[in-house]
Amino acid sequence: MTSSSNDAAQSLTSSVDLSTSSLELSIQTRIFKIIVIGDSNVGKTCLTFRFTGGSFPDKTEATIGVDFREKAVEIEGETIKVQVWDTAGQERFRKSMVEHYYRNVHAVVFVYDVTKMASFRNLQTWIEECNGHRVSASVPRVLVGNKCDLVDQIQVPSNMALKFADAHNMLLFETSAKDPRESQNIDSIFMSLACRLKAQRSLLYRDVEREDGRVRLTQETETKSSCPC
Ligand SMILES: Nc1nc2c(ncn2[C@@H]2O[C@H](COP(=O)(O)OP(=O)(O)OP(=O)(O)O)[C@@H](O)[C@H]2O)c(=O)[nH]1
Ligand SMILES: [Mg+2]
Repeated sequence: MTSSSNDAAQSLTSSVDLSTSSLELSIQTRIFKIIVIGDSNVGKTCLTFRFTGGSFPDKTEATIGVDFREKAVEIEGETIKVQVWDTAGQERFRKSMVEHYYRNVHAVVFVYDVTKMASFRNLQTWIEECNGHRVSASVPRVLVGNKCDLVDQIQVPSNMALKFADAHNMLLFETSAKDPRESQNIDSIFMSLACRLKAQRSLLYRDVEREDGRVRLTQETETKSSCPC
């Protein structure tokens, strides 16, 4: 082989090495899709903003379709990408997207506003929608009562929410996206889900499936040692 073909071969090898390692990296970073569901105005956008951006937005507008927010977290030495789907509460802004919300979802966060009893009563409808989209019972779900900073306006008593959460096998978090002292509590909503998912799911993606003509990867599930979170 001549020197120039040697060089060419070498550069080909290094480019192959490079793409292999970036491929390995992207395969190894697991992504957990968590959807946030509930009535309009309960604070879904503010909660997801607090978790991924650390702050309370000055101003929000009704979400149209979905907004994606991501945060890389480290659990037991593994970096995991938590992909939060901030969904629209208003029917007219969500109807064309509903199928996408629930497809391959790993965990669900149901949100109500502690100062609006109607948003708590409507949880039953949100749960029915979720079940109607074939979300497996093994997909972890949590319940979040938001706006606890509005102490004088609370309409949903904690014991009522707790009873509902127990009946649906969910953990209950009562919090405020607005109160900066609640920031850690909001982190723990998403971290508790990520820890449960890490414990449930294997690293390997396998079983290429075809759906609507598109190729999709599914995750293999396995029972692994439990996460300390
Ligand atoms: N006091 C108080 N206000 C909040 C809190 N969280 C959100 N808000 C306010 O509630 C309103 C609605 O918040 P959003 O986060 O936009 O509500 P959403 O659930 O995303 O609404 P949609 O996108 O329409 O589904 C905004 O005016 C926020 O400032 C909170 O913890 N406390
Ligand atoms: Mg929103």
